[in-house]
Amino acid sequence: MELRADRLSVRQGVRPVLRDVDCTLPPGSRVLVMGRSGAGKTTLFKALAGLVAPTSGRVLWKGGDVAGMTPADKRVRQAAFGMVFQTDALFDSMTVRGNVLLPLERRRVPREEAEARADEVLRAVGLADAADTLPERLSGGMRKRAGIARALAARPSVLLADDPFAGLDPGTARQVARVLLEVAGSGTLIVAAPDAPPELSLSRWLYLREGQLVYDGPPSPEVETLTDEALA
Ligand SMILES: Nc1ncnc2c1ncn2[C@@H]1O[C@H](COP(=O)(O)OP(=O)(O)OP(=O)(O)O)[C@@H](O)[C@H]1O
Repeated sequence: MELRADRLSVRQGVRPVLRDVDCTLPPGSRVLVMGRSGAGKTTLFKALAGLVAPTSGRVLWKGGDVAGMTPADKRVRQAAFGMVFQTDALFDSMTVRGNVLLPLERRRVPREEAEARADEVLRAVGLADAADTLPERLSGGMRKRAGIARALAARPSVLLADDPFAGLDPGTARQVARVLLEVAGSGTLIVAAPDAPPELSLSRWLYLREGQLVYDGPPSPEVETLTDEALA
């Protein structure tokens, strides 16, 4: 199930945020999207997930243009994407399990199956014991893992994690990295971060500079050490 950006451009008002981004991500891709704050990483994620419409260009999923999909196909597509947001976006009034169940309820997964799945993902991220806790009582790392569990409960084929290590100490970041790799399984994993996280090695690097994709290739220390000017 290939995901492709084809001359993808997104504007916010008059400001170009993504400019002619081309990339093809085969199933099972392990991708790190790097770039400075404001380079367009989150917008790229949202566009790939179908949450932001391209101003021009296309996002193709299994060869089909997302823009031309019927509402029913759009729902199927949406279900194939899981997003771990920069801020964990958990509802503080619900328990951790309640938060994880929410997307499953929205997808009308039968209650018994939904509960079994929620317990399974909470075990996978090491939060089985915190299932009945309110998110406000969790540490930052636990909240992050709860956000991953929620994204995973719907069994996405593409998992997008936006800056999942921000604010975590190295030990917790390593734990979150291990969980991301383990639970992404054979699906595609795309992680955004300002720099290459030492905790997580991903086989393909994309580097965004002011909305343009200026590097797409294997991990290379040069990408990190080059200044933005040198990458131009
Ligand atoms: N809804 C919006 N309305 C207006 N401007 C926006 C909107 N979303 C993003 N932008 C602008 O687009 C640019 C890219 O933002 P984006 O969040 O994609 O960058 P980023 O690389 O993820 O940055 P960060 O690492 O700080 O999250 C920024 O200048 C931002 O201000």
